[in-house]
Amino acid sequence: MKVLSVASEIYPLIKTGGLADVAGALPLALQKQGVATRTLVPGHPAVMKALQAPVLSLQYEDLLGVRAEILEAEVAGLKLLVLNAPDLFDRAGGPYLDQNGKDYGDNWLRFAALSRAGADIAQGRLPDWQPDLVHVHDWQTGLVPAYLRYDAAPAVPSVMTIHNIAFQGNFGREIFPRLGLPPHAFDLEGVEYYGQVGYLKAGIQTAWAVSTVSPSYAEEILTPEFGMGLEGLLNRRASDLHGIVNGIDTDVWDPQADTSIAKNYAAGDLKTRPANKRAVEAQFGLVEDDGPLFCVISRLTWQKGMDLVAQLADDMVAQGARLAVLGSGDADLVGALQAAAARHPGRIGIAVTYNEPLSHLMQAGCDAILIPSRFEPCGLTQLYGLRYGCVPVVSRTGGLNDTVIDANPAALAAKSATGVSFGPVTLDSMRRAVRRAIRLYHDPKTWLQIQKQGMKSDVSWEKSAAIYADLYSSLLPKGSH
Ligand SMILES: Nc1ncnc2c1ncn2[C@@H]1O[C@H](COP(=O)(O)OP(=O)(O)O[C@H]2O[C@H](CO)[C@@H](O)[C@H](O)[C@H]2O)[C@@H](O)[C@H]1O
Repeated sequence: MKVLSVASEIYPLIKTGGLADVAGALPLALQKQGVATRTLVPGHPAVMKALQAPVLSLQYEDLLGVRAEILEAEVAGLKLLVLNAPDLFDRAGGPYLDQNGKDYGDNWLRFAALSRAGADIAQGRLPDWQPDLVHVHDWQTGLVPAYLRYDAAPAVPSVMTIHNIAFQGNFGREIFPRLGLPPHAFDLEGVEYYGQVGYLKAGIQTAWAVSTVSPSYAEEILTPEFGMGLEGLLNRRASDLHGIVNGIDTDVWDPQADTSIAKNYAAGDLKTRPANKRAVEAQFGLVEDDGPLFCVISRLTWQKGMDLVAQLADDMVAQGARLAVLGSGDADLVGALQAAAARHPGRIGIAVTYNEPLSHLMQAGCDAILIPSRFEPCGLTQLYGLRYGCVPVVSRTGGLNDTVIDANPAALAAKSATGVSFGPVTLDSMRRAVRRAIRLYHDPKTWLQIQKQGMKSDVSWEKSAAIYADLYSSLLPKGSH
């Protein structure tokens, strides 16, 4: 089976969050299921720089008004199709934001062009490759199934995956005439969303199947609390909605072979793990001690519950814990966490940056990772934590709920516990969870058991890749694959 995946970022070339990890890892896992994926990504500068001997496979004089080309190349085992359109993607800022952190004013055009190219490739515009199905990710690619719906071309099956429903890609209706869609597409049954053009809405409306990245979150988004306005449409599509939990690339995230950490170790033998703790302490200017070291590796946003971390910091220090924070995001939350670090030199350290190798070292060296998200479609950092023996302390929501087994008395007795979870997402309930984690830490036998059980969890892509492959097959004409 041949699948075209379309994504706005992909690990290891360009990453702002978990979407890139999934876009980079899923194709490799699908290979083992007999699915050959090619991934269409924008020609961001970091992507263009990584291409070696790219092959030109399609040229556009006019792709929604810009000159563009599709280049084919293989990078890190991934077969890429790169939309090289310098007017749209050769920018000094990030994939979505300029150097001042503001959305590019033409994001609607940048990702409509990506989607138009995706639809073209799905319909066989490349000289030598015709996919059976197209799989698109998040709002940036939501117009792909819409173009496929409204084009006068043979139907191509499509899957739309929601990684974060909070980002919907809604734009003023004045852009509609420039998208190259027929007038009747501006409709409740098409791309129209409360009088605007909604890219994510369009994808959910028009894709053959919709998925999100955990079973719990697939249920949650049917409710007003989590659906963020899209719950009505999602309920109408409930029979086509699938919750498939993310895996992680267990080769990239392997404490036995990771070159970004101070000392490698295996699940069966954690004796050398503390060398990584020393390295984290040094990196964050923390005092060396054997008390519990918590970490945060996250976008610093309200979604991720970072206001709660800032509020709990004093209590954590009073309980003898230390905290290392790696992340960037909302200025007020960054400020609150920096203030906490300033109040507790040597006990709390913060690095306001994006640093992939440091994130590996922290998973290898910290005792526990704090993830108090208010909503979490899947979450990857708890999966990395499980794999590295960095015990996840998580809110009971979305994928966090599906992947972490709380150390309650029954789970401890059954030796099945892999972390600590709490709900509702309030300061009080988080405080209780963190104190519980600290108590467990001071019972070394139990703590080691939790770490080892976590490290035994299957966080690989294997099971979920098989579920995606089944979903793809179910959309293809019977007997074709
Ligand atoms: N400062 C920093 N330095 C280095 N690395 C950093 C970092 N800040 C974050 N990261 C990394 O970025 C990734 C974040 O992934 P998450 O799944 O936690 O959240 P995100 O909200 O981006 O993803 C959305 O999509 C993913 C994928 O489906 C879902 O799991 C998730 O729930 C959903 O919100 C992780 O690999 C993490 O290690």
